[in-house]
Amino acid sequence: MADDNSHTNDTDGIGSTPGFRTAPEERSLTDDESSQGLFDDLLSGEPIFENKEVLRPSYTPHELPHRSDQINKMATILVSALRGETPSNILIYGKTGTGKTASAKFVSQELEQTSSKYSVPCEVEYINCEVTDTQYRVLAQLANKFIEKNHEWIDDRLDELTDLHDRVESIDDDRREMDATKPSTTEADEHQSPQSADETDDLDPPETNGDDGTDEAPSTATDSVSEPTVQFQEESVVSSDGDDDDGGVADEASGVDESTPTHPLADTPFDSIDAVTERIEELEDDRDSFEEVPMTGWPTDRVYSVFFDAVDYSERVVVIMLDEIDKLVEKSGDDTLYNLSRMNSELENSRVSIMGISNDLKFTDFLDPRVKSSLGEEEIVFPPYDANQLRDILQHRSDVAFKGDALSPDVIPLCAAFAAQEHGDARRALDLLRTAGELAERSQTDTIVEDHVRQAQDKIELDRVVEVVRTLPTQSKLVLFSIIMLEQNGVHSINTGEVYNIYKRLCQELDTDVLTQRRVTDLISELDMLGIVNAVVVSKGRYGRTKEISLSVPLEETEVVLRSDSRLSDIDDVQPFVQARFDN
Ligand SMILES: Nc1ncnc2c1ncn2[C@@H]1O[C@H](COP(=O)(O)OP(=O)(O)OP(=O)(O)O)[C@@H](O)[C@H]1O
Repeated sequence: MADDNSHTNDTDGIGSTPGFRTAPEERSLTDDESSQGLFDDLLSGEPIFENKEVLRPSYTPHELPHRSDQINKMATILVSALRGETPSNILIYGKTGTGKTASAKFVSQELEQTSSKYSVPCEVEYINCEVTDTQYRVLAQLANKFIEKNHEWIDDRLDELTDLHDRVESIDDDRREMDATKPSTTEADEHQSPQSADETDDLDPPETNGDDGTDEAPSTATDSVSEPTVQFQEESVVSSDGDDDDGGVADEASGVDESTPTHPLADTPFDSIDAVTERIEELEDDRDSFEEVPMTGWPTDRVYSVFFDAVDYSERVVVIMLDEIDKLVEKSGDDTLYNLSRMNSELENSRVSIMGISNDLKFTDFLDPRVKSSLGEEEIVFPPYDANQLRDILQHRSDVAFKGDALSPDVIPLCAAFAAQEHGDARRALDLLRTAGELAERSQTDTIVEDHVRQAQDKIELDRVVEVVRTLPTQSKLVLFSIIMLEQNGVHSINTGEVYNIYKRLCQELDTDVLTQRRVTDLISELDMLGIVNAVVVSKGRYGRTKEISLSVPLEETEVVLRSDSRLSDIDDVQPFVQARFDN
């Protein structure tokens, strides 16, 4: 790297390779010649998008049409957090893409902004339980979040207190210097103010912070050195601190010299520099006591207790937002929810409220009745969008996403209609619109037309199939492969027995366990539910009933995806015996 620079900067060329001595003009000429124009054609097309990001799932819209009822209901419940009360727990239900997460995040942002506006400590913690799906991980993530917040809070206080300490110290130094140079003045002053000394004797020491300020609770947002909970009168500081050695403010603030600026400790909960030092040490100890939780390895009750202490370190209302909460319950039961929901009875300073989001309406059936009733104190349902609502949503986004006349008039209605058929999924509608735009961009046209939407629909469907097939368990892949082989060999209306025969041979070929026919029948039903095969039960009269199976996805593409699994890539060898079987 350094060498390259030395070459290019080497004006006299000594010691440089000739190739590096190209003059700038020459260099650009060379670059132009070497470029194949790979990107030029693409760049030259008039871009369709103004801002593609607003169509991506990661974008949180500022406006959520057709969700004002749900948003208002959430806000009505959560407003108690701003009054320092515990909001009821909320369960949010609705099918995928109905705006649950977007609405909940929108409300949380508003809540946090209002809380900082009014200096009410209120925080929302978001956890995606699809990713964080065990009690340990949920608690560890929460614990570390609050430890981080506590550290930040402590660091801010330490900065303020250290600064205060330094200022007091420098004033004390000045005062000592003055004492040293003018001893008689001080003496005279002391005699001059007997009255103030009497007065100060009568004044109580600061009530709320004791004599050292150590119980200055770290608890409220207003609780800082700059905004103390206890307002000190200068005189009271004077009176409570007659001792010369402690560096207090008595002499300083005694009002002898009217031109003396306000002492730094005035208007703070501290009556002496020692009290400040003590508080600094205390905060440093607190800081050290918060040990970050590792992502594995501790007993869960230890993680819980660290989380508990970290949350309870200061007075605040915490809303824990558990998105995809059903995944957490499915993976690791309801222990997490049980522990979180009973926390409030033990917390001293803080309050915790849970907001669960799920697209599985039935997951509460698996909950302990106590957890179920506590969690479902308030329930908010997000119904699917209809085509008109989806149209509004798309219209809002497309105004920002696309260039002026990039959309032909039938595009948004068509995207909305397709997505409305898919259980009113706004995510699907936005995906369709974005993909249609990308396809139009790729074909270098200026306008997105209906055909782009239809192509986008096919592409998204294929992408979905690819993703579903790719992530199937191996046994299901083998069952699917058997069906594909039968179809490839011209067998239609395939029955379970035929699938099972091929499946067994594939298992032998690949040296894997062979499941029972009953289990294979279940796997076929699962593939049916995923929309990969179509299995209909038909009556064969006195021969009973049988399943007729056919493939619902494109054969070749699906086979390619299956073969991309290294275990299934050599299945070619099986082909002859499939043929042989049909000859029977
Ligand atoms: N009313 C709306 N206005 C604008 N955009 C919306 C609206 N509802 C949903 N969306 C958008 O649709 C997409 C999906 O929404 P969201 O993630 O909130 O759905 P969800 O109900 O939480 O789905 P899932 O259960 O799959 O997580 C997001 O990009 C979101 O911004």
